[in-house]
Amino acid sequence: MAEAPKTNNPHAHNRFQTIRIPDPAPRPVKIEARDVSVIYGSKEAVHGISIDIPAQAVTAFIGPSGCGKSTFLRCFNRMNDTIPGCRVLGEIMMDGEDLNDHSLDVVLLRARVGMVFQKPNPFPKSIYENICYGPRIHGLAHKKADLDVIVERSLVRAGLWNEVKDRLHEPGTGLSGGQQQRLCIARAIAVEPEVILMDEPCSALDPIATATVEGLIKELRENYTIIIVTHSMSQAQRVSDRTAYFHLGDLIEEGPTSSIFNDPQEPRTRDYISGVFG
Ligand SMILES: Nc1ncnc2c1ncn2[C@@H]1O[C@H](COP(=O)(O)OP(=O)(O)OP(=O)(O)O)[C@@H](O)[C@H]1O
Repeated sequence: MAEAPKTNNPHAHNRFQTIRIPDPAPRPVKIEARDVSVIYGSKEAVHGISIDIPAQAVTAFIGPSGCGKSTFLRCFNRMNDTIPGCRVLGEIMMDGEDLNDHSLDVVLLRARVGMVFQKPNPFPKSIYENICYGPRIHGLAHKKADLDVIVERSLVRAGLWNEVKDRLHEPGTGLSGGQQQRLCIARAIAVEPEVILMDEPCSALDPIATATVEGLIKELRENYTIIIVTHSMSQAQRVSDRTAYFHLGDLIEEGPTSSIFNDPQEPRTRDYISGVFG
């Protein structure tokens, strides 16, 4: 049964009703996505998805390769704008503000909604400069003393301070992969974002570095709204509060992570988490 479109997205032709399992205690909502479709040229990759993203919690997007997880994730900070021929329809509201509004400053939006990518991508600059670049261009601080405070605070929050405090002026690219990824997280939080998007942030890391980053994600949820795309179902279970299961561009089922993994309602969710396909 199709859900009635709530926006003017003519592509919101949901082929069935997403199964939604509420949290036992309701959480405040940070982002509301309604009837969001993403089209590359003439190919629709995401079909009229609606979901509420809870504040100060971790939401995991899971599903087989090519089901649209990353494409949908990029809608939350308008990164799809950078892809020629890509169109986003529907509505995404963050704290009541329309993120697709043409008058919105996307540079500011990307500071409010930071992103950590699959492959750590520090700037070819010092550890110190990696962190203070954002605060400087966004006018959060200019004086060295203020920047020093931001650099230390961000590296402490990212769990990296003790490892790098004596080498702040060495290149960020000289760190290990796991340290580089924590540097990228520190860089994202240096501009005081509200939301952090993580697109398979541990896929290039070894198990020890992965455990460190996962511990960090759990701590960061106290202050930030986090959305993580992951291929690791054990990672989704370890770090997330809610999980959304995608299949061929549709959102099949979303709910508390324990419900999705222990008592999935939809056969496709059940098959995926039990490893029938992926
Ligand atoms: N820049 C692009 N141009 C055209 N098509 C794209 C582009 N990026 C993604 N797609 C297509 O959109 C669909 C969804 O891709 P997306 O990368 O969002 O899936 P995903 O679930 O994140 O996959 P994976 O888990 O493999 O990263 C796929 O069919 C993909 O080929």
